[in-house]
Amino acid sequence: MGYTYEEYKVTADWLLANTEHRPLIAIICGSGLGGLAEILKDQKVFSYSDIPNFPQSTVHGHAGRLVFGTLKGKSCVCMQGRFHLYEGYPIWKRQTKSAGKSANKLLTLSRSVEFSAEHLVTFPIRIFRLLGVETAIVTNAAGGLNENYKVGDIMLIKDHLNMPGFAGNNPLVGPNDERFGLRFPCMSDAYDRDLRKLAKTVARDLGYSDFLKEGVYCVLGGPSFETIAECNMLKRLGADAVGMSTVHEVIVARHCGMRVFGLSLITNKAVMDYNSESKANHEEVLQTGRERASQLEEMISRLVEGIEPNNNNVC
Ligand SMILES: O=P(O)(O)O[C@H]1O[C@H](CO)[C@@H](O)[C@H]1O
Ligand SMILES: Nc1nc2[nH]cnc2c(=O)[nH]1
Repeated sequence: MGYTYEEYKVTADWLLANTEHRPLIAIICGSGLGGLAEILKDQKVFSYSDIPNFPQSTVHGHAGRLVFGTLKGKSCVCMQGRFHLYEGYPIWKRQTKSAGKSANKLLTLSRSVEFSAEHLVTFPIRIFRLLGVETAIVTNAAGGLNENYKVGDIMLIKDHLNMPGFAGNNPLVGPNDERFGLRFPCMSDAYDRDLRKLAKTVARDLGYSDFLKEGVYCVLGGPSFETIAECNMLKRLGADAVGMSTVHEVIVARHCGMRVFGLSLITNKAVMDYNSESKANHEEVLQTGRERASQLEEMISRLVEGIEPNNNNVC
């Protein structure tokens, strides 16, 4: 990773000095799902552009605000806008001497979008860890590959396929800082089984079982949507849904000992058939998010209500 522990601390300490909230749960909102942040009470809101070193959101449907507040009495922080590889943010970067030495220099650079390549896709996750966050709830909009999935289904993520990772693009590339986590973190338990079980109970109680699924999320680099051949290949490889985010955040969150719960809103059906007239598009993605917003808000609220403190187990 490109930043030193001390540089991450500059941002975390700035946030701790500017809010009284001490969140234990972080919620990352996917495309068009930023409304989730609105359910937090006693809000303290920061625009990303006002937070030292924070990357800037560039994608429609990602507002670029960090919202602190309480949900069902629990202190939370919510990212209204995440960062994607295709925005030009690196997933890892070589640690240069200057990056390692001068937090002040970084602070200056971060004020300009020209230096966006200085930021990492997963930068906020380690900030959350330094704020004391124990559990990450990661949401995304995804294309459904599984033929049983319908638009509007909510898929609990039980596992992932890290396609950029196969080519060496893993957010943990570079020197490992043991203060964050192990050199070789385990990923076979990335998506917490107890939280998935809780989510299934919550969904059943809310009457959502008809549109609740559980499956494997596959990340690609984007920004182009998949070809028909790519969709068919991903399905054969065992993916149920495809998107351009989440996995890097999950890897970094697990590395630093957070418990992770992930869900995908199936916003569109991946095009698998050469006779189909369907075309994936971002407007449909955002529209499906708007249509499922209230159910997602209800589900996340109940889930947060049921979350017990983390025992910080990493293998
Ligand atoms: O993964 P999130 O941020 O929800 O967004 C998804 O939706 C966008 C495409 O419409 C891509 O950014 C894809 O990753
Ligand atoms: N890669 C990818 N990302 C998405 N995000 C929402 N839908 C899709 C999709 O079909 N493909």
